[in-house]
Amino acid sequence: MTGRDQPTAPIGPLPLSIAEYAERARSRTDPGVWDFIEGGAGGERTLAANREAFERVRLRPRVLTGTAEPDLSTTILGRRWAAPLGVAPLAYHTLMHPDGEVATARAAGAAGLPVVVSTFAGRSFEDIAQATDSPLWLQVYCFRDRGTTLRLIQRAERAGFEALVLTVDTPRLGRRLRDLRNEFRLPPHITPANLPAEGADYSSPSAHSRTEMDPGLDWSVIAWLRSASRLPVLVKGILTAEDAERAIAAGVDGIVVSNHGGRQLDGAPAALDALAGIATAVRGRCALLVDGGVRTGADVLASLASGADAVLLGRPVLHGLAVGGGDGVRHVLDLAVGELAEAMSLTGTPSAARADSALLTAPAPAAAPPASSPAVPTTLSAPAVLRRADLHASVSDPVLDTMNFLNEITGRFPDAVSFAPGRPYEEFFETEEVFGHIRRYLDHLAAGHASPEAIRTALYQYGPTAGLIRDVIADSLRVEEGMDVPAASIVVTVGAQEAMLLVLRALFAGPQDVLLVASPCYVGITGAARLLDIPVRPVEERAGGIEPADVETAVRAELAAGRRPRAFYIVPDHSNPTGSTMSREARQELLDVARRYGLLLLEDSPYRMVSAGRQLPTLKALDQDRLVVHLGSYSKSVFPGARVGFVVADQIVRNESGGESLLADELAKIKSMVTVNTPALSQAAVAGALLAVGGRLADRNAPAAKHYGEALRVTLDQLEKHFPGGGPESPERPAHGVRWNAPSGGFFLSVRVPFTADNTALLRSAGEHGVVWTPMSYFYPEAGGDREIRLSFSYLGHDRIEEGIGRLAAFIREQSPADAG
Ligand SMILES: Cc1cc2nc3c(=O)[nH]c(=O)nc-3n(C[C@H](O)[C@H](O)[C@H](O)COP(=O)(O)O)c2cc1C
Repeated sequence: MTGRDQPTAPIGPLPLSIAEYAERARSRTDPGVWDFIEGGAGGERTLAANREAFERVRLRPRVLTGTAEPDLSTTILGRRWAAPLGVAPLAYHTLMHPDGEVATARAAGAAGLPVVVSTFAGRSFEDIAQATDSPLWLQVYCFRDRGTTLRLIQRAERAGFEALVLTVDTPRLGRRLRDLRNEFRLPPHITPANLPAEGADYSSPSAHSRTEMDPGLDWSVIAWLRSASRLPVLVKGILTAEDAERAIAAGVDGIVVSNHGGRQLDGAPAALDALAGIATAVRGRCALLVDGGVRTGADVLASLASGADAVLLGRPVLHGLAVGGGDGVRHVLDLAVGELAEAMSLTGTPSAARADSALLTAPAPAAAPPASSPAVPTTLSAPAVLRRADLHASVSDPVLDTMNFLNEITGRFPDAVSFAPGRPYEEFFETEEVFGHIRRYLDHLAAGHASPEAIRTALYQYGPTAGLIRDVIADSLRVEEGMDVPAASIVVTVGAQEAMLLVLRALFAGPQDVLLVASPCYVGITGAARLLDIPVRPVEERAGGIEPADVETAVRAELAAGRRPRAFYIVPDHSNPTGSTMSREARQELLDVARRYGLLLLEDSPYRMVSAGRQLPTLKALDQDRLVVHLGSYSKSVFPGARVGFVVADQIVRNESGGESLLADELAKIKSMVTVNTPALSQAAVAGALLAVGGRLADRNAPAAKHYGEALRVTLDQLEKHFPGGGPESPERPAHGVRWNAPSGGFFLSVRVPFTADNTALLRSAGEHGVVWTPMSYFYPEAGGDREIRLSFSYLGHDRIEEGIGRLAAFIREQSPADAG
């Protein structure tokens, strides 16, 4: 023990503020230890800035607000905290009291508040966990030896810790002059209780950090953490909006805005000053916490008003420990919480969630960014140059580039045979036919007693947002799909892509909502989720397609991590990209899983009406409980130039006062701000095509379905000719190492090749062999599919397929290692 007095000696009259705790703690602590705790890096400018930023804040008192009992409680990562306040990770609480982190956790637990436990905790995770029921998170420093880090994480997980907080601002420890001057060494009995005792000298924190910590971490460490643990991951030490965007793009569950209490980069901004810009960038997409300089309840409120969901308290916790052990910590926390309640009441803030920037007076001049700040330009010089880093992160996401890249390659090599586009075969389109379709729809309106003026309006004016032709679509779904849904539950959209965007926007309310997708997966849905900052979790498809049990496992994992699996996206028939089809039993089981967990199913099935043979019922037709939102497209079954799709959303939406609407009504509201309405001419053309066949598209498309079936057969025959024994029915792995599946319909199949099929390989294939395909890795939301390609055969005539598979075979053989078998 390095405190001067008995740490739990009577503490006299209770300090009235956290500042008084600091004063008392100082008199009880060894000066070297005190400097270690209190000091910052360099000239301690950032350390001072943390406090100065709070000193500048002025809160706006509001009167007669009726706020008697403000609600301080806060939910973070699915767990309720009694107040938006937790304990920051601090090394070696045992420096201040032998009970160390155990005393801290007991005090925080009694106050209903969480603790972030440092990698360098002085007490074991198991003992700490025994002391509290409140959430414990592990602060992770990543060691050069990942095995050490992994074992630390696994130990914390076993002890019941609920999240990982990766500290990202310490590739090396800051130059702390006080420690250098004091030649600070930890007393011999102060050691990290959860790290290996042998082989490491922990006595000098800076020397230890230099030799043991990984100084070269990059963003890939997030994926590594995800692979190491199922716990949610936060990053601590973010100070710029750019890094916050990167963190979100890397899939973190939370961000701690922090300059490490001024202990790292001297000259970095105050945490509070950095917070507002980061909160604007984050826009609620993940949990946002802040630490650094928080010393009063008003500081907590100012942090919430600047966009934080919660704050972490650092040094004051150690002061409480030094003064009164666990009791001291409890009192420090009570002071902060009590002052917060008081500040909320005096500003008329009814709940922590309602704290916003209206609580703050305009920032004092010192807080304003300098005029030359590049991050917030006030004017743009001509020509305007925008930094990509300032744009929404989705524009830098490779998913949004996949289509462009394929189009570019197809354009660059016009003579290549392209197995890339999922387009319908053009020989079935008749230019004149489209006029007949429109005429037929107008006659249909007239037959329904629409006046010539009403028909003119329907065609020429803005139309109803939910669509003109909902009744025609509803009739078609009833006669053809056995899907008995009211026209009011349908919204006609600009392709199924718009339907995806509307549905995702409506259903996903906050960062806790997660979209599950079959993986590999159509990029339209993952791209739309990316635009809307919706986290996506893959459910791996097996050889026979999606297993409902795997969906259930994924749902449970998300629930356990405090997230809400909101919906599962699937193409059950002849899927894009693999061509797989779910069995009838699997459909039923998937509906059972959805019912058990309140999971919505987003069913997308554009290929069934252009596939030969009897189709299985859609999930929507089997759905008795309105669990399925059905996304429809006429791009394959009528023609893609119309860009007409639709969504069936018959789910009931109930508001607080008990009033009800359909999900379709809510989608129409969103659509009114996206495309206003789907073009009437396009709707008329599609409706005319439906009316021509009494709504039975399968009849209309029988010749096309036959053509696609034959194209599939030719593709499979050609593959077999060039790579005998590679089909799904051959049990042996053939020597050439090429395998493929044999879908029952649709536009696609998947081929496994014995080399990495990436963009470089694709360029070589297009340039040197004149054949284009799609790397399957495009369709994996996370890693996967590196040695697979997607072949689309729908757009090509049989002779082009033969030619193309011949070229593909030559390319594959050239690429394959000699020992491919
Ligand atoms: C003595 C001490 C030890 C710390 N140890 C750690 C640590 O192990 N891991 C970490 O991420 N941050 C550590 N920090 C930084 C804190 O988590 C936090 O960012 C900072 O203390 C907040 O500022 P405040 O002390 O002004 O409240 C430490 C800070 C201090 C003062």
